[in-house]
Amino acid sequence: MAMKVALLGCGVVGAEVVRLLNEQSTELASRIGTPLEIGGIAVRRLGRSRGTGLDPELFTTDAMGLVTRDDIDLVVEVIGGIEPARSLILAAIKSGKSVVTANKALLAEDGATIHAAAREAGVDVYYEASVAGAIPLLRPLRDSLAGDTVHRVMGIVNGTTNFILDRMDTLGAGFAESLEEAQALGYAEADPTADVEGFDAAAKAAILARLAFHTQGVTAADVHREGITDVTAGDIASAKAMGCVVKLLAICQRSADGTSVGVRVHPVMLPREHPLATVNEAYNAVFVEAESAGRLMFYGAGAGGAPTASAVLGDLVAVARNRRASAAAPEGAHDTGLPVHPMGDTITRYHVALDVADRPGVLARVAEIFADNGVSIKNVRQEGFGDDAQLVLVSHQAPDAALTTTVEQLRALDMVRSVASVMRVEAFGGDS
Ligand SMILES: NC(=O)c1ccc[n+]([C@@H]2O[C@H](COP(=O)([O-])OP(=O)(O)OC[C@H]3O[C@@H](n4cnc5c(N)ncnc54)[C@H](O)[C@@H]3O)[C@@H](O)[C@H]2O)c1
Ligand SMILES: N[C@@H](CCO)C(=O)O
Ligand code: NA
Repeated sequence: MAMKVALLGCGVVGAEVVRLLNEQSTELASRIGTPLEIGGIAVRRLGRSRGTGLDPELFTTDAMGLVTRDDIDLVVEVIGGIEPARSLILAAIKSGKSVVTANKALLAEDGATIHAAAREAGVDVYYEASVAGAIPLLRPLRDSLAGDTVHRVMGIVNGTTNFILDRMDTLGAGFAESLEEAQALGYAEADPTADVEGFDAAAKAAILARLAFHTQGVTAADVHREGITDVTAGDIASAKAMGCVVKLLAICQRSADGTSVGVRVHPVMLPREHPLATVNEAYNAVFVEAESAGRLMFYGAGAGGAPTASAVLGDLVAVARNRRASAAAPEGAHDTGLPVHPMGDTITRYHVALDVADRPGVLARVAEIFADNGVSIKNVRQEGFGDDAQLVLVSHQAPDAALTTTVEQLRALDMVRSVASVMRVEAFGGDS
C-alpha cells in the first residue's frame, strides 16, 4: 500500500519537492519498497496555478486538518518560520506521523520541544535541509559520527554572505555594492538582514552544536552573533596582506577542558591554505574535527529549490523506510547538558591594524597594553611611515574578553589615530 505524504507549503522548496516526487516516483517506490503518494498540499491561498500538474483537489488551506488526517503517514513542512509551523509539526507528531522539515528557524528556537514530542510518540523528525541545504551534514553528524567525539564544527553556512565576501575579495568591491550584486542575482533577499547580520547562520550554528555535542538546550539565543555589515574593503586588504581571506564562519567548539561549549558566528580572517578559504561564490562548506575521524569536510550547495528539495527527499526516503520497518530513530534522548560559555571566555586571537603616529615609544606603549591584558603578541609589522604609519599586530590565543579590552584601550590611546581593522584570526594546523 502506498504511503501518503502531506506537504505543508508549496513555495521555492515545496514546488521542487512535488516535482521530484512526481519525476522519481518509480525509483522512490523501489528504494523504499512501497510507493509514495501526495495525499494533500497545504497552501495559503487556493486557486493559483502552481505548475505542479496535480489534481486541484489535493490543495487545501486547512493545514491542521491535513496533518491530522488518518490516511496521512508522513508530513513535509516547508512553510518556514515559527508559527504555524510548530503547531502543525507537533500535531502531526502527536497523531503518529513522521516529519521532514527544512525549518532552521524553528529547530534552532525550539528543537528540544519537537524532539521530545517525537520521542514520546515514537516517530521521526528529520531536517537535513535546514542546515547547508543539499549537503549531507546533519545525518553524518547524527549517525555516521555517533561513535566518535566531535571537538569542533566550523563552517560557511550562509551562501549570501559568502557570495558578498567573495566579491569583496576578488574584485576589491565594497560591502554595499557586493550586496546589491547578490540581490540582483537573487541570492540576497530584498530585506537581507537575516543573512548579513548573521541570524541565519546563528540558527544553523545552534542546530549544529546540538547535534555535535548532544546538548539539547542550545538555541539560537545562545549563539554569539556578529554579521558582515561592518567588514570593509580595508579589512579585506589587511587579510590579503597576511595571506588570509575573510569568511563569515559558524564555529561550535568544546572548551579545552570539555566542560562547556562555545557557539558563535562572526567574520574571521582565515589562512588561504585552509580548506574553507577556497569555498567561493554562494557555496557552503563545513569542516568537522572529531577525535578518531580526524578532519572531515562537507561541501556543496547550501540553498536553492532543487538542492534543498534533494535533502528533503533523502530524509523522506529515510523516514519512510523506518516506518516500513516499524521503527523510528528519535534523537535527543542523550543530553550531555553541557552549558554554552560566554563569548568572553572563548579562546580566540585577533588581528589589529592601528593608524599611529610614527615616533619613538608608540610600539612600546601598544605592546604594553597587550601585556597588561595578558595577551601575547605573535607578530607585528609596520606599514608606511610618518603620518601614514600603520601597525599591524596579530596576537597569540587569549580569552576573547582580554582581546576586546585590549582593543578598547588601544582605541583610547592618543598616539593611535584610529583602529583601522579588528578581526579574529582562525589559524590552521597547530594553533597557539
Ligand atoms: N529556499 C532555499 O534555498 C532554502 C534552503 C534551505 C532551507 N530552506 C527552508 O525551507 C523552508 C521553505 O523555504 P522556501 O524558500 O520554499 O520559502 P517560500 O517562501 O518560497 O515558501 C513557503 C511557502 O509556504 C506558504 N505558506 C505560508 N504560510 C502557510 C500556511 N499557514 N499554510 C500553508 N502554506 C503556507 C507560503 O505561501 C509559501 O508559498 C524554510 O523553512 C526555509 O528556511 C529554504
Ligand atoms: N539565505 C540562506 C539560504 C537558506 O538557508 C543563504 O544565503 O545561505
Ligand atoms: Na544539509
